[in-house]
Amino acid sequence: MSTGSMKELEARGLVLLGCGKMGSAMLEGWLAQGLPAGAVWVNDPHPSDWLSSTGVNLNMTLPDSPAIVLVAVKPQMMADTLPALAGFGNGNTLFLSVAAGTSIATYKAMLGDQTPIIRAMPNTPAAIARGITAICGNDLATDEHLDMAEALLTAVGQVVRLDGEHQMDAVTAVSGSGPAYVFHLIETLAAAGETQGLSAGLAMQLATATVAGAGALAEQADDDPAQLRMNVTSPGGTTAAALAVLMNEKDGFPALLTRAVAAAANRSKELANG
Ligand SMILES: NC(=O)C1=CN([C@@H]2O[C@H](COP(=O)(O)OP(=O)(O)OC[C@H]3O[C@@H](n4cnc5c(N)ncnc54)[C@H](OP(=O)(O)O)[C@@H]3O)[C@@H](O)[C@H]2O)C=CC1
Ligand SMILES: O=C(O)[C@@H]1CCC=N1
Repeated sequence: MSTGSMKELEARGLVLLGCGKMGSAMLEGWLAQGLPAGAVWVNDPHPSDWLSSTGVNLNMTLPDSPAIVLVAVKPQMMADTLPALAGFGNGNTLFLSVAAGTSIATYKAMLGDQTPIIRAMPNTPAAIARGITAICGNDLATDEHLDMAEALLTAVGQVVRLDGEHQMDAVTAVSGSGPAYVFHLIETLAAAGETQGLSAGLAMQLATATVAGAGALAEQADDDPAQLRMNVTSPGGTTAAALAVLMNEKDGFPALLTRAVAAAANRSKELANG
């Protein structure tokens, strides 16, 4: 994190509303990157053992003017939880939300129309600083606010700035939910290995290392994923036999994943419409 952003967070405080799977993943990353636990206030009714052990200010009186309030409760909890923090609205506290499908307009209505708001869509590899987060802000979110949010989120992985909020449903469906698709790929590849006679442990080790290695290669190689796929595929060989199934136009992977991503994007839109 840049020294300026870190200093401001340390001086004014970071409030984390909701510290479940996503809040914990990010907090774990920030603490590992050197954000002092004393600069963090967490509101969460049932803190995990891990959270209690971190030394953050847990369910305590909040600072007067935190630099950032990070909203990481479920979209369905917003109406119950946000009013308690509305006093920080219309001021110089930046509201940074990671909630899927909760629009900037919704925050504006609940916090006041002079509130700087940034929507962010992170993902859980943030816990090991390998996340990717997309951000976009309202017209009150200044360059300094965006820089501070980016500095905070860069500590847990890559950050991309969106052209506008209209891209958020698609982003949520690709990278926000995406780790779950990849974990399911690992599960199903391992299960398929078991069907071929491998032990559960060996099949899982092979599947996990293959997905991790292929992901790292895709990131580091000069070749694009299509070329990397072809590099594995010998004419008339084993990979070609598998890809004939997976790349089947009608019921193969592309059709399936297109449907899955569309379902996630549609759900994101539904959440936004209440
Ligand atoms: N998980 C993911 O991969 C991603 C999630 N997100 C977004 O992050 C947000 C959180 O999701 P996720 O972490 O998965 O969900 P979780 O349910 O794991 O986390 C939500 C947390 O909020 C707590 N909470 C409930 N009520 C309150 C309250 N009144 N005040 C403060 N905290 C409260 C919950 O406590 P309790 O469990 O005790 O009710 C829980 O610890 C969602 O909006 C989601 O859209 C975004 C990107 C990725
Ligand atoms: O499933 C969800 O709604 C959240 C948003 C993206 C990942 N998890």
